[in-house]
Amino acid sequence: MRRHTGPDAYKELFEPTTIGSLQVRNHYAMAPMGPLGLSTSDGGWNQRGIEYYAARARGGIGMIITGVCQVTNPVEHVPSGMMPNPTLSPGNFLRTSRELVEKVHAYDSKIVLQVGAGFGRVVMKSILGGERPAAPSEVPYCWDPSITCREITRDEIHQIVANFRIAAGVARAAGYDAIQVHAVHEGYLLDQFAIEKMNRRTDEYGGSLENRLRFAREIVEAVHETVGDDFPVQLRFSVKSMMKDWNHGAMPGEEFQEAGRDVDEGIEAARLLRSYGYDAFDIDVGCYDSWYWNHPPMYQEKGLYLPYAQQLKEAIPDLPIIVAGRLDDPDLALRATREIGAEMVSLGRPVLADADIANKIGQGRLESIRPCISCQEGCLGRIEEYSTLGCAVNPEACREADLKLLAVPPHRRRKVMIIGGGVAGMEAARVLAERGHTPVLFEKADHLGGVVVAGGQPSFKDDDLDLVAWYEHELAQLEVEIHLGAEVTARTIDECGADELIVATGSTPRHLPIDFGPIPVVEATDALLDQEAVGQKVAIVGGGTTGCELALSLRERGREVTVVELEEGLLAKNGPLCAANRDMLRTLVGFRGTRVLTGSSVISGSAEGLEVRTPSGTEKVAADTVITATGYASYRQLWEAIDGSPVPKHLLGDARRVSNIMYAIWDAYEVASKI
Ligand SMILES: Cc1cc2nc3c(=O)[nH]c(=O)nc-3n(C[C@H](O)[C@H](O)[C@H](O)COP(=O)(O)O)c2cc1C
Ligand code: SF4
Repeated sequence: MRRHTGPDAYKELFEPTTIGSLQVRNHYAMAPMGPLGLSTSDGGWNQRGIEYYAARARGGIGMIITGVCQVTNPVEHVPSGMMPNPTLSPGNFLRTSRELVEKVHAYDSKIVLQVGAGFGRVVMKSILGGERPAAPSEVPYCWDPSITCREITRDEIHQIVANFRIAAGVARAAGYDAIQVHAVHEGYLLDQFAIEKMNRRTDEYGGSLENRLRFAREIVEAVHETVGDDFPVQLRFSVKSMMKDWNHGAMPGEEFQEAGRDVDEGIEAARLLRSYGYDAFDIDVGCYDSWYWNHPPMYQEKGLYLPYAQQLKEAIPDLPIIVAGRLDDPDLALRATREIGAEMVSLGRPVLADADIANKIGQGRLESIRPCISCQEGCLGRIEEYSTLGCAVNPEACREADLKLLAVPPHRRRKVMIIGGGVAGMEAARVLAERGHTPVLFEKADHLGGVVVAGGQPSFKDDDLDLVAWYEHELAQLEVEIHLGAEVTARTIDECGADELIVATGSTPRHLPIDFGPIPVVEATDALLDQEAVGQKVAIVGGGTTGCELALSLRERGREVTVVELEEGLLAKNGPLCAANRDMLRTLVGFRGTRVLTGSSVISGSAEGLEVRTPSGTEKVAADTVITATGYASYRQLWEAIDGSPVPKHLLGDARRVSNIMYAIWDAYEVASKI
């Protein structure tokens, strides 16, 4: 956030609040995020998990909600130890939880254990193996509709309810301040029971809304029976599903028929669930068939759940709610609390990106917040692969316990010359300076940021520009010597007299040997930087991330846009790692009115436009500008020129391997933290 505020601007967000029966020191909660890789093999919290949450409490969050801890095995052949599980070895969960709870309480923060009944038809493909997922009914498996789920039995339901009793007992004994049931939410197992389309049962768990909510009711009743009525039980709750059909969500602003739960049913469900004993609702919208709503990429608005929070609060004013969803801007948090009356605002990915975000907001230091860029590469994308949770822009997220920055003893301090001021070069300079080395940064352009500056031009990529601004701010605070407009030669390197060299010279665009005739051709990076200069009818050659984002941005500026892509689909290669981002971008391009020709190649160009070979013949594409977005190649000229230099050297970022912001930052952190 490139904004300065005084320390009092957001004072009211830091006043004490109450959520249900729980008193909290301020209005900031940490949203639950799947704690993959944060557990011991028998389902307790490992040291990484404990330090990860403690760091967020230390960073000013008033109430931590842990990521979901299942009380079942996701699928039988997978060892459950990948995620904490209070029922697998309750004694061990209790022991490790006590340490976690004590640390969080030391900062006067509360900690809520989120407990889930399992994934049902949305269990990750990476762990499914040959099993059939168990869902309320025989409905299509979310990630492969050719697989039909098996119907979960009544005995299995009763076993899950019994497991919640164990979990609640352990949670209370460990000192958690509440539990949160991961229930009518996001299309997980309990939500599949609640949504009519996914629940075709004819027993007491299917049919009427009351029947479909029976499973969630039995859980809250069992919890209260076990641990008493005074132990708060929150509910994760999606007000609306945003689902058009199996695997098809709605685009923002789209008129559509809701196939899951609409807002009216959401309000009715909230009334019932509250009467069953849930005392606070942690809300969002979406389900896995529309998962760019519950896991919003940068193409979604900030504060996207606020209109739904408002409708729920208007219908049930005394319902205590927590609301999440791209709320890192404290002005939006104020809107949530002041105008909508939300008791708490929760931050998920923004606290992965910056553990100290709440304190920084409280102190009015917005410019020092490391922004989440909603890329989902390091967090959700990693979870999809069943890897440890992390963050693209913060390599220390979830590694607080084992990756502390080590100060360098004075006799080992090095002068390190860094060539290239993109994110890789800037991250290397930041980490080296933090550790006590002396980095000197040289950048050919007259500004820092490299390709991220061009990539950040579309309106929905503002956070990328904030990331560059954050690096500039950090490097200034650390007094890093920076030379802009500096073309580095072998002589500059000699003159610098560095002990080590880092080369992070980035990449250059690839050019395909296509003859576009008389039509002006602009490279994607240049087009992004000067979108007003491109013509009215634009043909973009290349449907990767850059081509698709450029298409969206040019449509926003009223241009007629066609994307021509050789592969059979957009984003077929090198698209976003996280499928929620990929699916949304791919769908949004067509939805916003871009013509898309896939499996197609340009034959020739003339004054009228392009002739394109498509799978069904040839097509004319009217175009007064062609933009090439055909990928990038590592730029290593300097690296090769200094091959013989005896100075120890490292090749980083796109110059080593063209990839994404995450790998540029992670690689730089890894190398710079070991020099
Ligand atoms: C990596 C990741 C894991 C998540 N896991 C959970 C979870 O375990 N339980 C849950 O209720 N929500 C989960 N969510 C949803 C978040 O709680 C939150 O609603 C969402 O990320 C939007 O908020 P944000 O923009 O502040 O991140 C997860 C989100 C992410 C990014
Ligand atoms: S990986 Fe991307 S989306 Fe996830 S927290 Fe980090 S910056 Fe945000």
